[in-house]
Amino acid sequence: MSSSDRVIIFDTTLRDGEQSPGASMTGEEKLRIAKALERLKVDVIEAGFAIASPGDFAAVKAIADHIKDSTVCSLSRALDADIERAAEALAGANSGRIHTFIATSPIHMQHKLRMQPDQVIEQAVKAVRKARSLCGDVEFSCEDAGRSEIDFLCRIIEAAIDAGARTINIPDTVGYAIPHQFGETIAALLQRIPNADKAVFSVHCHNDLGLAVANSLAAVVAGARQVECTINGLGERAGNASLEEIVMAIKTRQDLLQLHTNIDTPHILAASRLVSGITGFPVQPNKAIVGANAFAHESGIHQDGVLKHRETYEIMRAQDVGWHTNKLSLGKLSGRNAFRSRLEELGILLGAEELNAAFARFKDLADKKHEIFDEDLQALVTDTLAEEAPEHFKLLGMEVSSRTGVAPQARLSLSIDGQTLETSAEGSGPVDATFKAIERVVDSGATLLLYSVNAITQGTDSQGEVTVRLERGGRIVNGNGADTDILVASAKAYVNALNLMQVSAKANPQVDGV
Ligand SMILES: CC(=O)SCCNC(=O)CCNC(=O)[C@H](O)C(C)(C)COP(=O)(O)OP(=O)(O)OC[C@H]1O[C@@H](n2cnc3c(N)ncnc32)[C@H](O)[C@@H]1OP(=O)(O)O
Ligand SMILES: CC(C)C(=O)C(=O)O
Repeated sequence: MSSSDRVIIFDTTLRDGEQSPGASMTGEEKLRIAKALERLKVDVIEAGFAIASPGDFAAVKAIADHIKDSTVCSLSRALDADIERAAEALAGANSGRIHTFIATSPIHMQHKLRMQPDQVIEQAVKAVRKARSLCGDVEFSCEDAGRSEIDFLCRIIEAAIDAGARTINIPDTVGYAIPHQFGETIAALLQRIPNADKAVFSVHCHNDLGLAVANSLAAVVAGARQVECTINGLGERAGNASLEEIVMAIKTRQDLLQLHTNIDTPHILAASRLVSGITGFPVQPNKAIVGANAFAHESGIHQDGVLKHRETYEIMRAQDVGWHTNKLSLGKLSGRNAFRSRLEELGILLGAEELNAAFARFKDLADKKHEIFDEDLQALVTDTLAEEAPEHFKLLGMEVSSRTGVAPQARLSLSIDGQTLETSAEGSGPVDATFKAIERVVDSGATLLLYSVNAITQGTDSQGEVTVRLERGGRIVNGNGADTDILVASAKAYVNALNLMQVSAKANPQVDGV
């Protein structure tokens, strides 16, 4: 593809993104984000508005001094003082750009600037010339272009290009445009302005009607070749067009648009998380590309489709934007195929009847619980198997001594396949001593993953219910035991887990070869 098919990505997270109420960043945080943007291969980083404050000046300067692979830009009004401050901050940049702007809509010129249209053109030309005298790369923006008159836009843009602007930005400052109309405006400007070919046309869309990305894409289709956008769509009021959505739309619909960007898309998620962490603006779960649910499938019919052929319900690969993988979330809307597939990933292979029984339990549980985790599945299957668990190991009796300053000791009497055995051990606590005593004769090779105690009735004479989760060779079982003596409940739970491990091993020998 030729360079005319490339869309320049101009990121303004550090300038317009910071205009999100509550999203202000320190200089050090801005530099960290700038480095993430450079890694993402963003073409232009708008680092701030140098004249806004000493802190913003320092941030633009630090970014200009450190970033080598992206162009670093500072915003400035169409005023000499702003432009000089921007140039000063950008002095150390490998590649710097001054971005100067003035409003062009009747409402802004009359009520905000209190200037006549001809005065605005004059000031724009003066500003662009001034900027060009200090920097080879100058961008000019017609603020509120979305509500400006097209004849006036043509006049001011032609004059700005003649004065030396090499990028002309058409902002929809208040998010007023509608895609087809905005695309027609861009096409008309490109066609009517005689020197349009001397500049790259850019757009900068706000999201007040939720149309920032759609308007940006319509502009690109009409011939714009720079898009101004922000990570996570941050920005003044409802935000700006989101970088990740623009980039992935261009990449995913390359078949239709025949365009590309330079963005290294697998770094997108990391950049999104960094910006969210620094600004404290969480990413909504259903946000395209970077939301937690962007590659998660909840319903059985979709999960079945994705398992059979991923592209039935996915237009992008999760890995292409930085996710480790896509996700099939198990819940009440899941079907048997997704359930079986997840069990198989956990190394649990069930026959048809066992699968049906476990699936029925799963649906019951899913009615009560939003998301079912792997541990829930392990426990469900264990429950299914528990109904048929013969007692290889049985607790016959036990005695535990515990005295201050002396290591606790447990003595147990166990039956193993009908044979009675005595065992004892010391431990760091009475429960530890109990489990060590059992292992001294059983030697299961299992690892204890979880030990939890719950009171199932009230008061000091309550029944304690203990859960012991053991793992061996990828197989996980949950053993349960109840007693008014918590140590007896613990020993029963451990012995129960060992029995379940035996049943589970017989049902699925391929997991650990037992
Ligand atoms: C569409 C956008 O997002 S534009 C970027 C918006 N971002 C910001 O404003 C953040 C940084 N801003 C600031 O720190 C301050 O507003 C400053 C330093 C730029 C200016 O502060 P102040 O000098 O105190 O002016 P204040 O903000 O109150 O008013 C803006 C002035 O700039 C003028 N102005 C606005 N845009 C422009 C422009 N593009 N070119 C020249 N003058 C402009 C206004 O008419 C107003 O002038 P007035 O004081 O003569 O009435
Ligand atoms: C300064 C310009 C580009 C802007 O931020 C806007 O118009 O929204």
